[in-house]
Formats: sequence, structure tokens, C-alpha cells
Amino acid sequence: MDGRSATIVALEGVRKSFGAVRALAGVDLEVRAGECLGLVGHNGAGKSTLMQVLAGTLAADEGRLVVAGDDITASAGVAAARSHGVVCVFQELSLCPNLTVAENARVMHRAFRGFGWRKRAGAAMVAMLDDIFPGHGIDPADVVADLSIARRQMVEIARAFLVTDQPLRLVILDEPTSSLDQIVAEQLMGFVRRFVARGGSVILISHLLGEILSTCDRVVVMKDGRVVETRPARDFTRESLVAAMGSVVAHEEGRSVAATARQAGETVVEARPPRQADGRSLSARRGEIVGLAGLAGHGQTDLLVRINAAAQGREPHARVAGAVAFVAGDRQSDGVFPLWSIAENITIRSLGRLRRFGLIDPAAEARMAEEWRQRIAIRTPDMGNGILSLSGGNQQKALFARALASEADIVLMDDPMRGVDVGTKQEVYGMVRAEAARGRTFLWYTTEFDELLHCDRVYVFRAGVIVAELAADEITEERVLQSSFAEEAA
Ligand SMILES: Nc1ncnc2c1ncn2[C@@H]1O[C@H](COP(=O)(O)OP(=O)(O)OP(=O)(O)O)[C@@H](O)[C@H]1O
Repeated sequence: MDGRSATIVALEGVRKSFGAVRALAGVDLEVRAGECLGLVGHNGAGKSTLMQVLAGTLAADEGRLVVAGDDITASAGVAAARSHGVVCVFQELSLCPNLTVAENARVMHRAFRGFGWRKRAGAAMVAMLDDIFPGHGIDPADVVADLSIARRQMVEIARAFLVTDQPLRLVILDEPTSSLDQIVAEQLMGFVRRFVARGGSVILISHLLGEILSTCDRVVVMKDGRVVETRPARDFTRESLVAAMGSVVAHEEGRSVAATARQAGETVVEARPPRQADGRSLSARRGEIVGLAGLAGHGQTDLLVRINAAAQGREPHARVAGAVAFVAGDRQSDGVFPLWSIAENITIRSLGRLRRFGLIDPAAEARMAEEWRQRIAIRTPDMGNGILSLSGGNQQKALFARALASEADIVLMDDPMRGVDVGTKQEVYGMVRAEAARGRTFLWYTTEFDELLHCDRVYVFRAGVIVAELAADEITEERVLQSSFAEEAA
């Protein structure tokens, strides 16, 4: 970046409160042409709220918004942002599930109209998908509801980068890789670099600090609704970035603790992917942390869902000894109960214990919710607030609390740490290890390699079947990747 690049966006003194919660306490932010700006901060720091103000989906209480030289404060809204070339891909995907990929492109790009629009929209989407995610395997006639969450995220991203009848200056990517595996995430980061090299601008929000440091030119750190640091990315290290976010850099004990603290009891889970023909199966013992790895969408979630169904007697191909709790990764479709309070979302699995004279004891429910608010720092002034009032990462923490607060012996985790900030992640890893040491069993699907280091054993999946089983001392990134791709893995 040279210092002379034009300013594309300037936000000045932006404030926004939701009732008693001050989400933005006077934020200034500048984005230049041809740069990728990283935006980091703890869960609830205000990142998404700031991006919503910029993209016009939320009105600020105060502040100025200048885009491409025009002060659009008075006319701020989605239409003004779009016509000035600002597009946002939010954490919660916004595709219409009952429409096809091509039809979803049409929803955002009115230019696809008249005779043959479907074909043109489909061709444009495929070209963009090919450019960003070579080998994506998505057809423009696919109905979005039938796509995996990773593919839906790819479609949403490709649609945002399509240029039709409006200029495209700035694309905001709010945790864009949260459902993507490492290979696809790297494809996206490569595309972002090409896009900014051509003069476009990107704001990248991510809790994966490696991704931020390797892709961004500058990094802005937010904390409690304010910008606390802005520096070129090269001036940050991972440690200094974590420190700027206000978290203590935890020393990774990871594997050594995981490997030694096991009590390797009796087998409590036994399950086989339906297409597995070589006799292999997944098993887990009491007190074990078992990882499910491999590229996204290769059968890991499916097997977890089957194990969950087995606990309810609905799946003959898996055997489960004990009560099971499921922590969803796709919180939008099978995680949160959107109309319920935060407290209710946490305690729903534990109602048996909260009963008094046959009725739920509200005081006990409030105590349990409060305990978990403190244990994993759910940022809210009131656990009676609606769950959707929480930031994305804080909603994810509530799902964790629901599973850990329950008395389940076996906890199934479907890549649930996406979107959780680094500080909290360390806390949760510690909790998982402590609970495993007390005899709970964890089956943990993750797309983040580092998380596999907390596991005692890892099964690698490919094309719906288990292709490798790695013992703790064999879990290396290289081995996992090798097995994920090899036709015949060991
Ligand atoms: N619709 C809403 N109603 C009430 N409070 C809200 C609403 N949206 C956001 N907040 C609050 O505003 C604060 C900032 O939230 P925001 O989503 O901007 O955080 P974030 O930095 O994007 O977090 P994350 O990393 O978890 O996505 C949080 O305390 C959140 O609870």
C-alpha cells in the first residue's frame, strides 16, 4: 500500500446503542482504494454493527458516512451503499433457500432481467465461482436449501463480487471463512489479494488471526465499541494482536494435557458411515476427545447427526451408551431458538434439574443462566434478553453453555467454535479438557486444524467415509491433509 491511495470510505464519530447496550461509542474508520483492511475484536466488540451501518442495513444514532467522496449520511441505507459500490456479506447468510443459485443472483442484481436472464445469471455466477473457488462443484440450477452450508457461503460470496449495473468498490466480508475448510478458505484469501491488487477494497472480519495477518494490509482492532489500534498488518504479530484485543495470550497446553489426562474407559459410541465398506468404524471411549477431520462436507456432520439420532433410538447403525447433547455449528438453521431468551436457550436441556414441585423454578433457571454468563463471558446486560440480541460469537457461546450445562455424557460438536473470539476459545478448550477428564466424551468435528491438537484421536473423512485414524502423536497438519486428499489413505 502506498500512502497516497484514495479514501473510499470514511466513517466519523459513529455511535449506536441498542437499549442499554452501547454497541458503538464513537468510531472513526477509513478504507482506502486497493487495500484489504482487517477488522478484529472480541465477541460483541461492535464489528458487525459497524459494518451494518456502513452497508446501510442499520441506522447510526450519530456520526458521518462518506463513500467515494459523497456524504451519504442523510440518505444512508442499502440502496445508497449499493449505488456507491459497497456490498456486505454478513455472518448470517441471506440467500433465499427455496430459490436456485441463479435466481438468488437475480435477487441482488436487477440487471439480470428480460429474455434469457436465468441463463445469463447462471453463467455469471459460474464464472465468478470458477474464479474464486475453482472446483466448487456448484450448478446454477441447484436449489440453495439443498447445498451444504459451505457451498451456500461460497454462493453468497460469489454473488457479492459480481459486477452488473453498479460499481463495486468495497466488499465487506464478515467472517467469510467460518464454514469453509482450509483449502477453500485459502482460495478465497487468494482471490481477495487479486481483487485488491486490481484496485478494489475489502474489509475482512475474522477470528482466525493467521488469516488476518497473511491477507490484510492494515488491521483495525476494536474493543467495547471503540477502535483501540490501527496499524499496518506487518507491524503486528499474533501475540501483539491478541494483546491489543484485550485477551491474555494463553499458552497452548493442548495435546500433552489431552493425551495424558484421559482415563480411556469403556466404549460409549460406535458408529459407521453408511457408505463405509471396509469395516472401519468410529468409536469413542468414556473421557475421550475424538476429532473428526477432513475437508468440509465429507460426511462428518452426517455421522454426528446419526449418532445423535441413535441416542433417540432412531438410527440402527450407531450405538450410544449415555445421554447425548449436540452443539450445532449452523446456528441459524439448527442451533438457537430465535424467539426465546438467552437464559431459556441455555437451560432448555437441563429442565429436569430445574424442576421444583413439577414446575420449572425460575430462580434456579436464572442462577444456571447467570453461572454460564460468567463462566464463558456471554456479553449481555440481561440474560432475559432475546437470543438474537447477542453478537454472533456470543450466540455460539450460548449453544456451548446449553450442552455443557446439561448432564449429557456425550457431547457432539459440529464445528461449533467458528466465530468465537480467541480469548473465549482458550477458555472453552480448557473446559472441554476438564470435562473429559471428569469422564465426559467429546466427538468434535472441526475445520480448524489447531483444534485437532486437543483431541486424543482423530478420524479423517473423505467422500463420506473414514479414510484414516490418527493417534495423538500422529496428528499433524500434513497427515490430515494427506489423508483428506489421498485416494487410498493409510
Ligand atoms: N439487534 C440487537 N439488539 C440488541 N443488542 C444488539 C443487537 N445487535 C447487536 N447488539 C449488541 O451490540 C454489541 C455489538 O455486537 P456486534 O454484533 O457488533 O459484535 P461483533 O464484534 O460483531 O461480535 P462477534 O465477533 O461475536 O460477531 C453486542 O453487545 C450485542 O449484544
